[in-house]
Amino acid sequence: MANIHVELGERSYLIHVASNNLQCLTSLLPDLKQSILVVSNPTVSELYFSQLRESLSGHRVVLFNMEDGEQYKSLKSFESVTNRLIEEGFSRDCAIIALGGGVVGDLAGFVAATYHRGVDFYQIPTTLLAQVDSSVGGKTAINHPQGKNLIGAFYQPKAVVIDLNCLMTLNERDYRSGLAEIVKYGIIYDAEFFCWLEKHTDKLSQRDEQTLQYAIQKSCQIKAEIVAQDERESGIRAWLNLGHTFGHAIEAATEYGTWTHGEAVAAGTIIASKLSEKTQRMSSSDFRRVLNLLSALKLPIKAPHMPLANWLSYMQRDKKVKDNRINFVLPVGIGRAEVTNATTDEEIAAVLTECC
Ligand SMILES: NC(=O)c1ccc[n+]([C@@H]2O[C@H](COP(=O)([O-])OP(=O)(O)OC[C@H]3O[C@@H](n4cnc5c(N)ncnc54)[C@H](O)[C@@H]3O)[C@@H](O)[C@H]2O)c1
Ligand SMILES: O=C(O)C(=O)C[C@@H](O)[C@H](O)[C@H](O)COP(=O)(O)O
Ligand SMILES: [Zn+2]
Repeated sequence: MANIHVELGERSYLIHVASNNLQCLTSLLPDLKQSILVVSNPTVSELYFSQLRESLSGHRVVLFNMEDGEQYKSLKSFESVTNRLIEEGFSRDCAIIALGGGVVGDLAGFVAATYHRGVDFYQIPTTLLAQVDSSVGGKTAINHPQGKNLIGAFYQPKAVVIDLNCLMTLNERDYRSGLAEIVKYGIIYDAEFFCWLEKHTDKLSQRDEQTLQYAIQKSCQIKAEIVAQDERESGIRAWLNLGHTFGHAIEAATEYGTWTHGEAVAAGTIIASKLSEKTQRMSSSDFRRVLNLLSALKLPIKAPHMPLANWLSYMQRDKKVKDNRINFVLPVGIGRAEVTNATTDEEIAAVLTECC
């Protein structure tokens, strides 16, 4: 059992990481309100809702199942969850729990941020990606057909409860998608962790419990450290967006759900690393290490073909755009990154030709 502290003054909270945490919710969440809306989807609630309800037997627990899929991280789902809260008579004195992957977490968090101008919010992430990334740091959002996460709020959870057992029911593709965001932490922040990942690809693929426990704790620690320095992304937090400017363009262009978020981030990370290699920020041998690690984890290393104009038009809607210029997060070697707009359309076109 490990606790990671996210230091944000009065918005500070703990990330609890262990197997069987779903059975210990009342002791892990002593301040949990009496009335709770659990937002989940049919796939996840079928597997885990009864454990959760048992664990919270003294509370009024209402389940809202949204539809399963990235395309449902939408304004329509936002409206349906809000309608349910109103129909059930939930007041400000309630809590919302997200039980699911990043889609459920982002959507439920945005509802929590806005319902009665903000109610208590808890994350119980059930995918690897949500356990290492989306449940931590308070970015909540819904998608728009024109771009990913275009509508949202920074809204921190009161706590994050990670139960490693949930990962055993995840399908192969969604499991591997989470590995892409884990690799991201090594590239942007921790060269030693990157080496550790290189040495543990087999154990990670086998979902070895101890290996997973370490990878999840380390990822959460890195994210907590970055978020504590820059909660609202005015500086270093943008590094967590490595691969996302390209990745989000892939997800939006393929109408959400064809590529998983993690797959799009993996392909986007290769493009960003190629751009770093081309602009002498990363050596060719470090580029090969990034490529080899993502390939060893069976993540896509080629992005889909699309005309340059389409790439640019999606990327123009990235939240890091300033003064009409796209800002890219580029790795500087392995272990550090920087944000730059000093790239030309010719350089972008050249790397896209190589990486698609
Ligand atoms: N807020 C953030 O900081 C942040 C960070 C990274 C990603 N995200 C967002 O997260 C989303 C991607 O999250 P995701 O990869 O978890 O996808 P997801 O939420 O769509 O989950 C993937 C699939 O796994 C299923 N599932 C979930 N838990 C399961 C379990 N334990 N066993 C079996 N099946 C299970 C889901 O029903 C779904 O079909 C994207 O929308 C992305 O933008 C947000
Ligand atoms: O927490 C962050 O900050 C991140 O950027 C984490 C990303 O993995 C995540 O996909 C995030 O939702 C992207 O944010 P956005 O601001 O580009 O929508
Ligand atoms: Zn991401």
